[in-house]
Amino acid sequence: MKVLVLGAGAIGGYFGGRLALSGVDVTFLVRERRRQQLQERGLRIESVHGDAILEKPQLIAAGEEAGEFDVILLSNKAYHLADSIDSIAPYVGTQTVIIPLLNGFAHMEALWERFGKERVMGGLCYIESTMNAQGDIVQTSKNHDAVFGEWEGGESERALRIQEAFSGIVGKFRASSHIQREVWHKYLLITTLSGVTTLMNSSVGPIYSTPSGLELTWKLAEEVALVMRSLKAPLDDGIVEKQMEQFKKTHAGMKSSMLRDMEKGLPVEADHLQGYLLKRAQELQLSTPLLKVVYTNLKVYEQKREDAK
Ligand SMILES: NC(=O)C1=CN([C@@H]2O[C@H](COP(=O)(O)OP(=O)(O)OC[C@H]3O[C@@H](n4cnc5c(N)ncnc54)[C@H](OP(=O)(O)O)[C@@H]3O)[C@@H](O)[C@H]2O)C=CC1
Ligand SMILES: CC(C)(CO)C(=O)C(=O)O
Repeated sequence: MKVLVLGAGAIGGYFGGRLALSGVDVTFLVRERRRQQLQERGLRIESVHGDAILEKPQLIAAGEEAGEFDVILLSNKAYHLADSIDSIAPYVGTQTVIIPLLNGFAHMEALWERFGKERVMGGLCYIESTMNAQGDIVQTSKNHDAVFGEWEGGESERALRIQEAFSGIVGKFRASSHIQREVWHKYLLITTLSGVTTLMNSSVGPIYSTPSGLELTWKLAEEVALVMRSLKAPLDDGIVEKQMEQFKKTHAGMKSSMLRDMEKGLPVEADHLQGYLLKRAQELQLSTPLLKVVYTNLKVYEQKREDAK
């Protein structure tokens, strides 16, 4: 199975690297600076599940000849989506399956519009991963699970084939019969988690250790769930309670990738995650004051980045 991974960053580098090391035929579609880095150092993974080096990753840049791929994993940030879509287009054939691993939902609409619903599966991942200054992937907690499946639900022969081909990985690729639900659950979790960690500039421990921190997190999750339910997202009953129980058990030092990006002064996915939902809430005339505070905090951060340029 021929696999293209767009981006070799925190999640693309991790999952793509693990897949290549398990024997899958993986090519990374990267930009010039990243290509040079990977050619010089190889793809290095530092992980709680064991370090690994892929000495010579197969690399291409956009536009280079490589034929069509069976599977394309998208691992860019949302603010690079338009360019990423253009970059993968030449490698998409009639049988290609595109699996986006981004947080959020809005990218699905853009992918459907460009490639058609049939070629795009739903996808997501649970992993805490970042890139260090040398471009190595640093993965720091227990989860390293990717999930994918047919958007309209149910099992499919092609999803099971991919699961089988990816089964040798350190980590997990799981085919889901309810990917819509799983994507929205993850979107709920990340909107809340990235929201409170960036607002309070803190890993989760100090947040859940103060009563008002926990209460505020809970209220934010309820606002987000209200918007999602109003959009007819298929959320489980009791999902907020369940996620809050998990939140309280998360290791204290856990940070969202958005907070890690903020700490490095990098762009954030504010419009894609919180902004998308706030806009829908306003259209639906729903009151979501905490979501608005979280989003405003992110926009202020973005403005300060602009001003500093
Ligand atoms: N990090 C984490 O722990 C988790 C992240 N996520 C989600 O996964 C997605 C990716 O995040 P993450 O891996 O952290 O992001 P990173 O910024 O670490 O990696 C994204 C990579 O995509 C590359 N890229 C962007 N556009 C292109 C393009 N047109 N062609 C080639 N490469 C491109 C970037 O390349 P370049 O270096 O050239 O800019 C970068 O290396 C986000 O939606 C995030 O919310 C989900 C779960 C956990
Ligand atoms: C919360 C977490 C780490 C779960 O995978 C995540 O998706 C992120 O920080 O982007």
